[in-house]
Parts: sequence; structure tokens; C-alpha cells
Amino acid sequence: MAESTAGVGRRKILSALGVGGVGLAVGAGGVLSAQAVTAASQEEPAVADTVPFYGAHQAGITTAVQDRLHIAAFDVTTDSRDELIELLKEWTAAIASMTAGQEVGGDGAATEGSYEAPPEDTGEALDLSASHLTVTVGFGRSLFVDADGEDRFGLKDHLPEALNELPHFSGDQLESSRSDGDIVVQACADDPQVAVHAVRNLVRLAFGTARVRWSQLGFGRTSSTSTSQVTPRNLFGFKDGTANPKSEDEAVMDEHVWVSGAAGGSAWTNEGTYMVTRRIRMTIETWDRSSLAEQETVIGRTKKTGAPLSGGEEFTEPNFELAGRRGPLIDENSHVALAHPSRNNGVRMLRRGFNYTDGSDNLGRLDAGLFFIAFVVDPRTHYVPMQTAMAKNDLLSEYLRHTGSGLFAIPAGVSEGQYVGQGLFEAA
Ligand SMILES: C=CC1=C(C)c2cc3[nH]c(cc4nc(cc5[nH]c(cc1n2)c(C)c5CCC(=O)O)C(CCC(=O)O)=C4C)c(C)c3C=C
Ligand SMILES: [Fe+2]
Repeated sequence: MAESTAGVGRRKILSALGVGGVGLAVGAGGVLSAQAVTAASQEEPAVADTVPFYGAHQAGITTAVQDRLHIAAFDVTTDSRDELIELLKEWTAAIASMTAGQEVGGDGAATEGSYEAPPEDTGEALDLSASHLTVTVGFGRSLFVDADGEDRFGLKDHLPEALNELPHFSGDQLESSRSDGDIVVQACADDPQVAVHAVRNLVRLAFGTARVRWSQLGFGRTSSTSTSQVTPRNLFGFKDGTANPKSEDEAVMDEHVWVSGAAGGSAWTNEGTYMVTRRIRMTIETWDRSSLAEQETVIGRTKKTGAPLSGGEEFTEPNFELAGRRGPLIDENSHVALAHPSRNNGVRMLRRGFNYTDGSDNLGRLDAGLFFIAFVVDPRTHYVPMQTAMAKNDLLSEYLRHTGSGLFAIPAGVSEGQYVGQGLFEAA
């Protein structure tokens, strides 16, 4: 694992200025004072706004969800297994640096490299803090076998059964240019420029080995993954993430998120998880013309507080039996009724999605929605049945269009000296 040897790390400067991640104080003309830089060089890197990269699990799953997303899926263009492994090594080193608030490569963006060569780091995050950057890497089915089922990199015997193609769901309008991919990279941060910088630098390192198949920016989280976070709102204006399992509940994470006990060819997936991605366009204009009563019936919760329509506060358990004058207070085909564990064999999923907007279409309608991300122990039990039921019966479906889809196996975390996915390549 290459440690960043860049002179003064991005975080050191900020820390020396007493800046916790926002509002960099610079002198007139935007120049750091010599005093500040000297103090910075004596500082230890601050950790307040960094999320540890090394660990049993990859960061960006149960770590507190940040405000911004840049996610990219790659197609591997080389046939060489060695080049693929080399890329994963280079990515691991770059991710370790960037998540620590430091520049990519020993020479960084503009300080110590050759004047005649392109800088190793693209530079747009130079004056920014680490912003809780996490980068999570996963592998799609197509990394293991091609469309004819042929082995690509000697990994076929290690293709987990859970990494099957997702079935077609009723109403799907998937675009292949927004779906699938050999490798996924999810960068999350509290500053959008930090997330974009991370993906951009990984794309740059991949030149000649892998190319971007699709990517997506997300600008606002639509879930909470920690009890310390308030519930955010989605673009329909509803609180989203209320019933999400929280990472403090380790028993739930162990049962519903983390893979354990996998044997044989799939043993490398232990301590990892599966990531489902769905780009879900929301028909904002139609929704905005529907009544509040219709909106609350569709979701099954109140818009203002997020409480279930059966009563109580935001975190009160819904009572699906409670009847009103015209039937159950929570419609049996409302979104929360169909998504509730009681209707899904008790399964839970860790949602970690983001609002997105990609401008407007040629009719002037917003191309906006939810970039749904969920981490599950097994998509066959924890995603496919729920999505199947929703596609058929969910009152919310009328307002949604699924335009992109992906399923990726997320390997375990790494310790210093290892590279992401090493367990898979060493086993195969
Ligand atoms: C198949 C999984 C799910 C998809 C796809 C999905 C899309 C989606 N959801 C909302 C808005 C809300 N979802 C809420 C709860 C909720 N949703 C899912 C699953 C999917 N959602 C689950 C498992 C749950 C929790 C159910 C429970 O345990 O009670 C809510 C209510 C608040 C909350 O608990 O988060 C809202 C609001 C949208 C807009 C959307 C697609 C664009
Ligand atoms: Fe939902």
C-alpha cells in the first residue's frame, strides 16, 4: 500500500488554519500566509473529517451516509489479468490517499512532480478537506464471465450464485448505457467536488485498462444510516430513511447486510455485501399535481412528520391492521406497506440512495429522481422479491420509471499492504 508522500497534505493546511472542513480562511488574494503553511507542515494530519479506509468492511456502506455521491461503473478493456490486478493496486493506493485528505501519487497535483509531465493528481481538491470521503469498490457479474458465459480473468469458479442478473421487473424501462458494468466505484463525500475528484482520478488511472460505462451524480442523501443523523427528504418531499436499519444495530447488519459463512468459490465474499443500484426517475410534474391526500396514501406516511398513517410519531411502528371508515388507515398497496419486513419474510435492506437531477428533457420536464442504492446480504432474498411485488402493486410505481440498474458484489475491506479485491484474485 503506497502511503501518500505529498508534502503538506490537504488536511494539514486546513487543520493548521483551524478549519473543520468549511470556510477556508485565506488572506486577501486567496494566498495562505507563510505562518499558516509553516504551522501546517508541523501538524499531524487531522482526522476529524476523514473516514478510515482500512478495516474489515469497506467504508461507504455502514459508515454515516454523506451528502453527495459520484458513482461510476467501468467496463474492463484489457484482457490481461495482471493489468487488472495492477489497476486495483493503483486504485487502492489512490483511494487510501484521497480518503485521508491527501493527493494522489507521490508527486501530487502541482508541487513535486516533473514540470514536463502531467501532474499525478488532477488538483481540484487541493484546498478542500477530506469531507468524509469514502470510496467503495464492487464487482459485477460481467467481470467474471462474458455474455456467452466464458471465463474472462480466471474468476469464473468464484462467481457467487447471488451475483446473478437481476430479472426484468414489470414496468422496467432500463437503458443499457445506464446499467450493469464490470466494476463499480461509489464515491461519497460532504463536498461534491471531493467526490467528483475521487472518481475523476480513478478514471484517469484506469486509462487503457478500463473505461467508464455510466456514472451518476447525486446531490442529497435520501436515507440515514446512523441514529445520529436526521431523516432527509426525497424529491417527492417525504422523509426518506425513517425505517432504514441503523449501523449501530450490529445484529441487524450481521443478519441483513454482511455476508458470512460463504464457502468454496464464494468464500471471498465474506465480510462483504451486495450493492443494488437503480436509477429511478420520478415524474415530478405529475406528483406535484396530485393532492396531499393522494401523496400520503401512496406513501403510507404523513408528509410533514413522516409518521405512519396509523398514527404516532415518525419512528412509531406502522399498524397495518388499524381500520378507518373506508378500510385500513395504511393502504395495503402503499409503498411502506409493501416494503415493510412483515410483507417480505422479515428481510431488511440498508438503503443509501441519493436525490439526483440531470437537467430537463425535451418537454421541459425535470429528469430527476432517486438514485437508489441498497446493500444486502443476498439480493435473491433481500431485493428481488420486494422489487417484484412493488413493480406489480406499489401505488408509488405510477410515479416512477426505472431507467438504470446494477448489481455488484462488494468485497471485504482491506488492511494496509493489501489491495481491494485481493481475496478474490488470490483465491482464483
Ligand atoms: C425495492 C426496494 C425499494 C425501492 C426501489 C424504493 C424506492 C423508493 N422509495 C421511496 C420513498 C420511500 N421509501 C420508504 C420506505 C422504504 N422503501 C423501501 C424499499 C424501496 N424503496 C424500504 C425497505 C422501506 C422501509 C420500509 C419499512 O421498513 O417500513 C419511505 C418511508 C420512510 C422510510 O422508512 O424510509 C419513503 C418516503 C421513493 C421515492 C422511491 C423511488 C423513487
Ligand atoms: Fe422506498
